[in-house]
Amino acid sequence: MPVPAYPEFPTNVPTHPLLVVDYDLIKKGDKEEIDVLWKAATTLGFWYMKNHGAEEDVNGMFDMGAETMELPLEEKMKYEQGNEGSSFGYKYAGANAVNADGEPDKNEFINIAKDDALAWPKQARRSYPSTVNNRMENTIIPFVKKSVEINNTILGVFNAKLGLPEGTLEKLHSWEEYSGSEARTIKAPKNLPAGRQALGAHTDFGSLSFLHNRLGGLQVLPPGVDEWQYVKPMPGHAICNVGDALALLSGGILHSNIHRVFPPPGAQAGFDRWSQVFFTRPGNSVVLRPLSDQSADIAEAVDKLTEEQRAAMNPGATALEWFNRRLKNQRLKNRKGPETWLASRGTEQGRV
Ligand SMILES: O=C(O)CCC(=O)C(=O)O
Ligand SMILES: [Fe+2]
Repeated sequence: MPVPAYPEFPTNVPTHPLLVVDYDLIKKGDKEEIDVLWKAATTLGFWYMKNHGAEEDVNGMFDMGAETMELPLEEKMKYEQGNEGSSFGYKYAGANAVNADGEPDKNEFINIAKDDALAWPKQARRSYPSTVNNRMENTIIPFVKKSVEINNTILGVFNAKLGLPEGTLEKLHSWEEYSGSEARTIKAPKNLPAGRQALGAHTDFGSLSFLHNRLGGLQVLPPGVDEWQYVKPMPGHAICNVGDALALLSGGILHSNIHRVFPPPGAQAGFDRWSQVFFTRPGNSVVLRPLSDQSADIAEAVDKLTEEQRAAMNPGATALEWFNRRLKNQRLKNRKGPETWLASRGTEQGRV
């Protein structure tokens, strides 16, 4: 896809600054850089990450996304994710609610399971459009492998910082067990009316998200703040964030923050908005609960919670059940009323 010369993010729009983490230094075990990552992950739960080495793979994924979204809707619908709580495949714009009123979203997704990329040329979870199959070897597998490696490195850092026995988080996010881990390419159409949400407010369902934006639109509602603020895309910097699964496993030490997508600000609104994400999620059978029995720090964090908070930390669900419930109740086809939206909520409960 020839990348258009996008207009600059406007200077008069308030943005939320994120800490910048240098992945190269993290990989080398640099203590100061690890402290920056830890600070980001335990406060806002979002950070910029540079020197990750995935830029070229991300551009390839955007090409794959453009080729896929150009297919006739009828062709894409053969691969639609459906209403049963599975995410893999195509999602048409308007399939999900963005709020309790049932306002439809504006994003198309193509979601490719990590398990399918790793099993290729065998099929593990589902089939995909030809535009995906054609780029599996040269584009998707390299992007998935690199993203898994990066997110696993970060999990290793968190594992040590949380005082967990070595390899604990790695085992809960194994290569072998099927999981909800997936690559997602997102397209929101240009010229959406200002104030129209492309993607509703949510916390991410899994453990870690590795996101690449070219245009603005992503907004966060920082803890203790009542105003949504844009996160400005920075060339060469991924936007990374903690999801619900890690928040629960860590007893709330790691923070999964609420975010949403609005139309890009200023002159950027006149362009289609593309995002590329890789979501690392725990193995399907992993029970989401604080790992207090394996870490004194997590046990201590849980001790400080109120009864209500502690109950919310123990939803009595596996990663697969948590994921299915949230997805299913976002789908407008499953909507009965505002209670369906409420049933789709995760650790962001109470904020919107
Ligand atoms: O498009 C974006 O910038 C964010 C997408 C997102 O939050 C998601 O897919 O979970
Ligand atoms: Fe998200």
